[in-house]
Amino acid sequence: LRPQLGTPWADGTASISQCAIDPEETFIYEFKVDKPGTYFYHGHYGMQRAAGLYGSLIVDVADGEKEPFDYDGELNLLLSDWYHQNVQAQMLGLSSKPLRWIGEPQSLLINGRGQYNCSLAAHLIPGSRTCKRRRGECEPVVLRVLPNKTYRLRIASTTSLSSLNLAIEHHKMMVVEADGNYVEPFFVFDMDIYSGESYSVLITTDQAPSSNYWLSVGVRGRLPQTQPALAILNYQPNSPSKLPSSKPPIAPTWNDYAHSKSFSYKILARQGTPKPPTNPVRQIALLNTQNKINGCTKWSINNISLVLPPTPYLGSMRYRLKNAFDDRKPPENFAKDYDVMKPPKNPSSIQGSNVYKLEFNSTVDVILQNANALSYNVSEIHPWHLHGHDFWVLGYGDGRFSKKDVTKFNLRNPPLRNTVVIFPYGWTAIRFVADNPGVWAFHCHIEPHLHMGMGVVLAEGVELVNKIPKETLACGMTGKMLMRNHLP
Ligand SMILES: O=C1O[C@H]([C@@H](O)CO)C(O)=C1O
Repeated sequence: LRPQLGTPWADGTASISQCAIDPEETFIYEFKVDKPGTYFYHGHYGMQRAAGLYGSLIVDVADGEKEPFDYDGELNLLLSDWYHQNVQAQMLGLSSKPLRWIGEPQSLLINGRGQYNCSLAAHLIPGSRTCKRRRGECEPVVLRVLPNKTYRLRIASTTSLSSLNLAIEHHKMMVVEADGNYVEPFFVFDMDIYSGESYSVLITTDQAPSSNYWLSVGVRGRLPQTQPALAILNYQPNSPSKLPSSKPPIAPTWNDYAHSKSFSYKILARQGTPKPPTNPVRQIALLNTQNKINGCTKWSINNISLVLPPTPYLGSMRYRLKNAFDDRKPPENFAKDYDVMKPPKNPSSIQGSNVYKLEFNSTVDVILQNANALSYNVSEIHPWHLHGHDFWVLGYGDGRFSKKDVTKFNLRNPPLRNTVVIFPYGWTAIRFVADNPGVWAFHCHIEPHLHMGMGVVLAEGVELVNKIPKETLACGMTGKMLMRNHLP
């Protein structure tokens, strides 16, 4: 339950757990991979993930151990989205007054590959009306399988913006893993995947062996303007270029949230998963709102929009440096009369460092409360990702969270995860134990939203952290501290 236990400086979050790695520098991440599962890694500075800095990280079970399910082979799908505009220009637009929103991505990608109708963009390519692309570049990813076998599909999403839905023509999927935790198996014909999440599903290749089949990934939660990404489930020995006889499966309507909720609600812990402690000592409610600061559009948590300091928290807190960040205690709650169904009455907000100090080893509940954005009748999906911990998902609800909703929490088999979604106008309740010494980001995994301030920082047991590698401290005030200590 404690990723990066004992190595909080190897978590990779610039300004939180370490200094950003400068151009041409090398930084070696050393940490213990103590839990088998489907994961991925990515840059956590600016919007480098959207620029393509990511990859899969699959942890196998230790020698002599067994997964609680059987399969004959495995396939790995890392899903992402792709913009033609470079991320510096995207970030500039997002920080501009007025906001220049990035819009929808031009493609969805499966293992870095996607489809794009280049002729649509011909007018954008100087001096050319033709579409220049290398042969094969836009071909669907081929997933080679044998008939009548069971395959484990590992699926993760590192999208910048898009929420996704995945389906395979004629093949039902048995969901068995979520974010590196085994779940009680259940069958679906399509599944939602939010940025930051990972799953394993088992499929059986029991369809007519003379055909190939489409796997399709489409957009959810935002009006789709991006064509689905396609892969081909290629039954051997058919040629991979033998096109499936029917059309690719179509994602459910983008705003069919009942469909998305029914999928999320089905995810429950597999028997034998650790259960949550019953008595939280603290409940923090985090209201997610879209706001304005000096004419710029931001996202705020309890009316504070996250900005990160030049000196990473892990170092400045461990060495008790003064004035390294604004350490005012952020609010634990939001106004009783705040109407989550309407745009904010007073949209103006402030910036801050949003550091929640947690008592070491204490059990904490967080209620993530969604609300209306700046425009009427708009509330978006936000997948929240917690570093340094798995948490139990205790429940979801529509509208504003009320005290009596606590009685409906699932304490029997809540799933353990590290990413969970808040649905439009809804709330999601999670519980975790603050038992991992370090400073941890907790944020919306939609990269432009994090860039616009949608996150908080959790600090626990920082005094217990020892031997922070100097390479993680060589910037800001900890950089100065290192120089003072080493100059004659
Ligand atoms: O953060 C966002 O900004 C835009 C829109 O709200 C303002 O243009 C959008 O769709 C977001 O998700």
